[in-house]
Amino acid sequence: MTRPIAVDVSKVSLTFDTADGKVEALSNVDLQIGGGEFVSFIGPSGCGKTTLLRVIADLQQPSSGSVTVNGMSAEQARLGRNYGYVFQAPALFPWRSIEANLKLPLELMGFSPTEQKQRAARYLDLVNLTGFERKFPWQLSGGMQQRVSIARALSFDPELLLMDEPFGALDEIVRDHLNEQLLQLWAKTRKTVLFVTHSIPEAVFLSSRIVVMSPRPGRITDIIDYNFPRERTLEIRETPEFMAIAQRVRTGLRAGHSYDE
Ligand SMILES: Nc1ncnc2c1ncn2[C@@H]1O[C@H](COP(=O)(O)OP(=O)(O)OP(=O)(O)O)[C@@H](O)[C@H]1O
Repeated sequence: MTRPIAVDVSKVSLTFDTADGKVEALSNVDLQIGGGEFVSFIGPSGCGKTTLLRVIADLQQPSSGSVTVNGMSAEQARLGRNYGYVFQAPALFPWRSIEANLKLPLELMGFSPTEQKQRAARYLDLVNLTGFERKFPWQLSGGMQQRVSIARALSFDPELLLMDEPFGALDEIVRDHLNEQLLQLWAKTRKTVLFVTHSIPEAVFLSSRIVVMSPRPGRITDIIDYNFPRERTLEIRETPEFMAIAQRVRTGLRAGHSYDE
């Protein structure tokens, strides 16, 4: 496969200096992600998944090692608006309408009012929320709010979509539905997606590759590459191929786990 490398993480380690001493969050992480891949990160709580995403997005400096994104430094990539970030909480401003929330990054980036309006309409349509422009966040369900924040992250057309447990706070039925919608979005937009989750089925369903991490200091213990069709439905979870990958993830997680908490 000759996909260009979108993200190249080379020998990244990160130690935080805290009042209680040093916390080694990442140890010698090496990872290459191809353009258009959907990569999930799974590992026990506190193993450094968020920290790794933040290092890739230039929100955190590694203690050693380097990151390049589309051939640029992470800082250049950030300044060039290569990242769209979606967090566990939708982080919408309650006093702004859905449309005004969506336009916020576009305003800050200096898009013209016409362009802001067009983009807001286009990306709301992409997440099936046309008609909700004038509503306020509290008038939408949690799943719908999260779709708004995905639309907002995509609205300036970043190369990379970084998602940190975006569906972790939602119930399973809504989560299933959003997983299907996210896959359709991925198929349509061809973005490179980096997705943090605690859920094995979610990781297996969504990804083209799964990165399994060990407890702190976060190291990569397994990388599982597989090739489900880009457009798939939840029924795929019943197939032997799906179950075999889920089992491999579970084994990887168990191998790195000490069960002392
Ligand atoms: N700014 C910081 N200062 C000090 N320690 C930090 C900081 N950010 C993270 N840590 C520590 O680094 C470790 C990794 O944290 P991180 O949030 O990356 O883990 P995670 O795998 O995303 O966890 P979770 O699954 O619970 O969200 C944790 O022990 C955390 O307490």
